[in-house]
Amino acid sequence: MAIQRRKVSVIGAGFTGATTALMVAQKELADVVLVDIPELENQTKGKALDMLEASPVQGFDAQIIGTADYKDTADSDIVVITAGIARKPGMSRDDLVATNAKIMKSVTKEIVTYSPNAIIVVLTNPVDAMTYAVYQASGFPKERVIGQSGILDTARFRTFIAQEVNLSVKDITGFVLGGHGDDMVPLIRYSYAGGVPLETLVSKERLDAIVERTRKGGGEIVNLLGNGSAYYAPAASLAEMVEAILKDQRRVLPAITLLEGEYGYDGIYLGVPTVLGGAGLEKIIELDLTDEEKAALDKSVESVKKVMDLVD
Ligand SMILES: NC(=O)c1ccc[n+]([C@@H]2O[C@H](COP(=O)([O-])OP(=O)(O)OC[C@H]3O[C@@H](n4cnc5c(N)ncnc54)[C@H](O)[C@@H]3O)[C@@H](O)[C@H]2O)c1
Ligand SMILES: O=C(O)C[C@H](O)C(=O)O
Repeated sequence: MAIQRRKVSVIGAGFTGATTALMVAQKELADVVLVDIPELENQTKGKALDMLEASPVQGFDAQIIGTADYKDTADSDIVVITAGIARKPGMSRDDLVATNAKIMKSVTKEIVTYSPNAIIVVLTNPVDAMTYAVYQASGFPKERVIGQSGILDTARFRTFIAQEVNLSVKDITGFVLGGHGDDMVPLIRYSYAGGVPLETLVSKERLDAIVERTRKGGGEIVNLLGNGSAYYAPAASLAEMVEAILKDQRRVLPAITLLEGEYGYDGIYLGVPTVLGGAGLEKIIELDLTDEEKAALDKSVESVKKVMDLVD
């Protein structure tokens, strides 16, 4: 009898989608279905088969298939959406809104048809507004439609801090609030190295520079790559969310979620600290903010709202 495993479908088999599929399988979190458009069906099948053929070498048990047929995604536990266009040098994430909003609508229709009980995790940019678009198109409760940005933004911050203080990345913790744009809000007051407040270890001048680099972290990679955007760290971030949900870990992780009064905002999808577990979004964590932090968050919210209005 075939082993019954959990099922994760990844929509979009490009850089982020393919890398996420491989990471989810390598961690043996679930069987993976990788989906792309019919014109790319053979390439998608080829990528999936190539990944599967790595499994005996690396010793992981997971099925991976590539397809353009949503029937193959039926009854997924989680569907990750990476479908859509990525920005190129000189573009902002918001420039992608018109094209990607249409794609969100069409892929969400298929997801709802074949996996009505799935938890959807959105990566496609501009991700706050795209998560909102998927929420609207799906009719799912907000607990089952979340987006990824904060794990990635925090990972960038933790990487730069670890380099600065020459300590293990494992011991650096941080919080990044707000939209996934250049005015995101890294919260230094809530950031530590092994429990020691960062403000006592790093000068204000260097912290400011690291915050600025974190805010522009996506653009730094876009400019280096020249023809696409980051995918290893984004895929690792998605895999961490998938793991927290499938294993019902109740991890404290940042996620893009619908705020209904939290932090003083209503009806907006925004990155905040959450508890992720078997139900998807289990809880939103509200942090006390200083006036300065709240003003920075207000600015980020204004930017997100403008893009959400375009989706409406
Ligand atoms: N939120 C984040 O932190 C974050 C991080 C990295 C990338 N992104 C975003 O993720 C998206 C994907 O990035 P990428 O690097 O994988 O791009 P990519 O171009 O490598 O892959 C996108 C894939 O989506 C496919 N696609 C397009 N329309 C589709 C549809 N209707 N159905 C199924 N598949 C479809 C394309 O054929 C392509 O293979 C971009 O919008 C990018 O900006 C977000
Ligand atoms: O920067 C991008 O366009 C991709 C992604 O949002 C990132 O932060 O790497």
